[in-house]
Amino acid sequence: MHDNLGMTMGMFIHDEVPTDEVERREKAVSALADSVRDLVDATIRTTVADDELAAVRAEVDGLVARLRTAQLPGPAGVRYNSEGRSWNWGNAVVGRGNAVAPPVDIVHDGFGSAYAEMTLGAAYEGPPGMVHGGVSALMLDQIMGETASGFRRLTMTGTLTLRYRRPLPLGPVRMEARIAHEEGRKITVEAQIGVRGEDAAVEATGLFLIPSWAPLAETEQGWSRSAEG
Ligand SMILES: CCCCCCCCCC(=O)SCCNC(=O)CCNC(=O)[C@H](O)C(C)(C)COP(=O)(O)OP(=O)(O)OC[C@H]1O[C@@H](n2cnc3c(N)ncnc32)[C@H](O)[C@@H]1OP(=O)(O)O
Repeated sequence: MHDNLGMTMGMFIHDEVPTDEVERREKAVSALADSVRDLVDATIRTTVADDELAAVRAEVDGLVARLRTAQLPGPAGVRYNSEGRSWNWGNAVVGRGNAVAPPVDIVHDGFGSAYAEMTLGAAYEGPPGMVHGGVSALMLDQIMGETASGFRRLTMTGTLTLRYRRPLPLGPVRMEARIAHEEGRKITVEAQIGVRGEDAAVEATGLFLIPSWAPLAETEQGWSRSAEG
């Protein structure tokens, strides 16, 4: 097996957990991540006294120690069961268990087209009161990658070109992506992110590649997922 293939396909882990159990666990993990996200926002914005900060820190350290008593050996990866349910709770954008992720719910309205609406708060600040340019790129890369892949094939970002047209204020945002062109292993996706109903703040064009070492055809059911919508 090609090294890259081993590494990448290795992230798709067959985990024969029944779907109802995945869903129960997902709810529990999401609820904790929501609270941790709230903790991040509260940490950024708190003005409590230093001794209170130290006391809160001690409690947080205690909670971390409890979670560390049972851990995966590495990152969460993408898991799937033979019922076709997949879950990627660690993903930086859509990961339900990742407090660093907003998280984003991407809606696939047919193959080759997707949109998402989410709120980017204080944790995503770049210029004062504005979304960090790298965060916009991160959000766009995810929706564009998912659009290129449609959960039917493995695609990787080859080149991502961004045009920052106007600052994007923190708060509710919308992004959209669609496949513009496809030729062989190359898929061109266009996307944008901005305040809903206003002109785009950032426009993106990306070239996504089905890697030479990946199967060209639709991947075996398991790590793939049917396009939603
Ligand atoms: C499944 C669930 C969906 C999940 C969505 C997740 C969204 C997140 C998306 C990501 O963040 S992916 C992570 C960031 N990207 C990477 O880590 C990719 C790292 N690069 C690679 O693995 C390889 O370089 C790559 C797969 C992109 C290309 O390797 P290949 O061996 O397939 O390319 P090859 O050398 O065969 O070149 C094929 C063609 O593509 C062109 N090409 C290769 N790399 C390119 C590139 N980077 N940009 C533009 N064009 C590129 C190359 O010139 C050539 O053009 P021609 O056919 O016209 O000669």
